[in-house]
Amino acid sequence: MRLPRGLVVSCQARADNPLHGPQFMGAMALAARDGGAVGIRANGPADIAAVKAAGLPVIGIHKVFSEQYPVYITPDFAAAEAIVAAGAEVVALDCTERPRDGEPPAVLIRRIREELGAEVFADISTLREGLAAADWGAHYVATTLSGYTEATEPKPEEPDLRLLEALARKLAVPVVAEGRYNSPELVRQGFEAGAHAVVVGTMITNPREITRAFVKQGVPA
Ligand SMILES: CC(=O)N[C@H](C=O)[C@@H](O)[C@H](O)[C@H](O)COP(=O)(O)O
Repeated sequence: MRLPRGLVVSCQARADNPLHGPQFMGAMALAARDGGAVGIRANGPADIAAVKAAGLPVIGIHKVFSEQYPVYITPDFAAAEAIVAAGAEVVALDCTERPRDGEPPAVLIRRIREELGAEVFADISTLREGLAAADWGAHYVATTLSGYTEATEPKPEEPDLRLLEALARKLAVPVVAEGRYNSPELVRQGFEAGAHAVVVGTMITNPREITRAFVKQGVPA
């Protein structure tokens, strides 16, 4: 198992974010490492190559958006291949039941394991999807997409601790908590509910959203 138990920091910034770019994400990864993170999640070959400098295991994703299909997290084998070439030891991909172009998750999981020699991290939104992904050979199952699929909308403020707990009870593979773990207390609850690792993004690496939260909750109207 390449991903140790502990906190994983997701270092991602889209094109509209002032911190977009490998230079910033590389620095975020170093800061996360110095703060005690055991792994980094990053998007796209350029950012993945940059975050490798922190020397931690990298969960790589490759977001590819399509007009026709809702699946965008590492939607096909070519996307997985590109991020492994950039240095990701673990490939995360959408393993929801949503419609998609090309090969289904069962085939992608097998090919990533066999042809790329990487570990597979299944981003799911429901218990059924999580059980299926583990059956197909995923090394980790994560709650990343709970709240972001038709089956699980509307998105709550809180993380989906119930799904995490149910997965941890049923699965032999490590279960990872991801999505809206916005405070140390919620991270603690994630581990208590059975998580092997907890992934935190926005509240550590997105100063724009952190500022928004301070303004929304702390500044008088
Ligand atoms: C749904 C989706 O596309 N989630 C993405 C997956 O990589 C990221 O945008 C999230 O920031 C990440 O999952 C961490 O979650 P949070 O930022 O809530 O700590």
